[in-house]
Amino acid sequence: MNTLSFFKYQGTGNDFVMLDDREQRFNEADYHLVRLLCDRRRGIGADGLILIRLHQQHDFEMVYFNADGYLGSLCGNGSRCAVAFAQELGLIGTHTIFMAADGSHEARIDADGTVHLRMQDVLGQQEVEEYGVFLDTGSPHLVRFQPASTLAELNVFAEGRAIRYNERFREKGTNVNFVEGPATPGQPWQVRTYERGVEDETLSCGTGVTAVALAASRRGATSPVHLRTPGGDLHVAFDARPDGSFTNVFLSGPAQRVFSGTITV
Ligand SMILES: N[C@@H](CCC[C@H](N)C(=O)O)C(=O)O
Repeated sequence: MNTLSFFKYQGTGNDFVMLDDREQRFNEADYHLVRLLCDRRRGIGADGLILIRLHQQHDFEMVYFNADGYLGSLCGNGSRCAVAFAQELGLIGTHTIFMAADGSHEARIDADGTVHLRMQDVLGQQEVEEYGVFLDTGSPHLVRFQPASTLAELNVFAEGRAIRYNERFREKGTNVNFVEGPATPGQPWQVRTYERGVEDETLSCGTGVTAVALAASRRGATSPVHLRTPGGDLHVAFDARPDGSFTNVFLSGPAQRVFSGTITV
């Protein structure tokens, strides 16, 4: 039996177990352990697990696992939480450049705790498909625009799962975002997300709302886009280029420590 110290963070309800792994003791291949730590009944409970490690060129590296136990692609909300955790560990001040699954990211923390995360540029045209708009914001995302007043009642688990496991996406999987546009100008875009790797609806997805904001810009949304998830509000700023790509993409929102403790595993 081992005792593991952990921290628990959340960003708009997307929650993460955080481990200070600067001594690089955690075995990345131990998916049973990651699953156990993320288990809401037998473990700590989270949508994912993040290791904070030292990096030779950057302030730190974040290694992200989905709750299924496997290494994931970029996690936007998790990155914002990792930045807040790195500040708590004394690794950074209010500005950082760190390494994540899709390369290096810059981030800034405001006095009120809002974390602004620079995403990678999204190059090329969005792919409009039978199922919706598909784009990669560090993780793969399908964006499906819903008719007015249908999002609240939608069975996101069933509909998202059916798309994630259909013939088009089964092999690599995709996250699926269901979106309702503002009823009146100035109101937020509403988003609910089925997450690959969690294999359920989560309260919020950072790379997901980023994908939604970029797709919504083709439907009249202007930067910064205000998005409302079941777990809270996020903002996405960007420059849309004439060739269909997006640069200077920033995801902004809160990231909070919930509790810390030890667990025997
Ligand atoms: N919740 C995350 C998304 C994490 C990645 C995703 N589950 C995947 O591996 O596809 C976010 O906030 O971006």
